[in-house]
Amino acid sequence: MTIETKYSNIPSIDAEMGKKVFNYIQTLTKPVGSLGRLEELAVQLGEITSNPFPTVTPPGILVFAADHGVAVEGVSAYPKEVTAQMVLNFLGGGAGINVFGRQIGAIQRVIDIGVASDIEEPGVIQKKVRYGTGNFLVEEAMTRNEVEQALEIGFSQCEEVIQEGAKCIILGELGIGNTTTSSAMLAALNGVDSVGDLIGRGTGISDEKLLLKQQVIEKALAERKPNPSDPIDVLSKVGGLEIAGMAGAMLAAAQNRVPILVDGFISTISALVAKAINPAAGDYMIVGHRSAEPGHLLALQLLEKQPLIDLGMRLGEGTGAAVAFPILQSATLMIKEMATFESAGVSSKE
Ligand SMILES: O=C(O)c1ccc[n+]([C@@H]2O[C@H](COP(=O)([O-])O)[C@@H](O)[C@H]2O)c1
Ligand SMILES: Cc1cc2nc[nH]c2cc1C
Repeated sequence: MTIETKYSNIPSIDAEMGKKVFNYIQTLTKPVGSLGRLEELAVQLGEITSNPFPTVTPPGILVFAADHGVAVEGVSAYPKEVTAQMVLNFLGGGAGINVFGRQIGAIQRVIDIGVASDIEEPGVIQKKVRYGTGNFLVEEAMTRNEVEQALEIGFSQCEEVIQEGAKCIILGELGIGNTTTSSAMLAALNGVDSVGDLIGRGTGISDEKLLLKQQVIEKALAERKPNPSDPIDVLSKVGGLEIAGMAGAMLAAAQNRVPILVDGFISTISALVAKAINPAAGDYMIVGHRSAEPGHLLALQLLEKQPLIDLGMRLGEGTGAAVAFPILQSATLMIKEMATFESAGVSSKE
């Protein structure tokens, strides 16, 4: 079975329900259109969930952790051990995403889909496909089969969280080096071989490392030659296990009519992969925030989405989406709790 067939089961969004929600919003006690983008979000949530009074609580946050072979080239500001250390920090509840996840009452899980060391701690979901990817400067990051395994893990992890009751899915990641991987993937998906505009400082690299990052990616693209029209080829040649896992999870959310709140740069690359596998997945996505990583702008243009907030954040883990989540909640509460002109006895427009 091809990947496209395996993930072909995404229903069309419910345009009729969107119209119903739109018409209902016109009856609420406010000047027409005065809640701006919240009104558009409410309509989109109606279309996604096929529910006239959609809900997004509780949200589910899945954080996928994996290492990147390319990190040995010195393209990150931090050592690669940080990936595993941050998984432990997450388990202790001290990562940024734990804080914002608690704030929004989220179901939270962390999945080891490819960390380069063994994590014995209870609490981590052990789904390691391999001990980190290969260094794509000198070899393919992983096999097609490993990409397919990672997609499937993401898919089933997301289905489990939906079974637990999650009504909106936030995907986060931990992976030292993954802005290099994401920039390489973005260039590959976009069919370009120079990456000056697509790279950034990730965790905060120096000018010298930034130049090295550009050279590493451009050389890797020339050597690996990923096929822009085959997302599995792009993932296997220059991709990451957590990026594949998040893409699989997004396909599951779309298949189950659950809205996806996309996070930053890395998460948006997963969104592009999910959309390349099944274009219908894009209709289930809302982008939470704009990351400070420069390549996010092009990634958002390719995804054809406008982020909800722009706070200069670049942490990853799903934090930007978690911080934006209350905006989605406001859109649903607007429909659920606002009075209508009729119920409140307010005169409507002349
Ligand atoms: O999500 C983003 O937009 C984002 C932007 C910059 C950095 N990050 C996080 O920082 C790590 C990758 O940065 P780097 O410099 O190691 O490639 C990885 O763990 C990401 O979660 C995340
Ligand atoms: C400390 C730290 C936390 C992170 N969370 C996501 N990426 C990260 C990278 C670093 C370096």
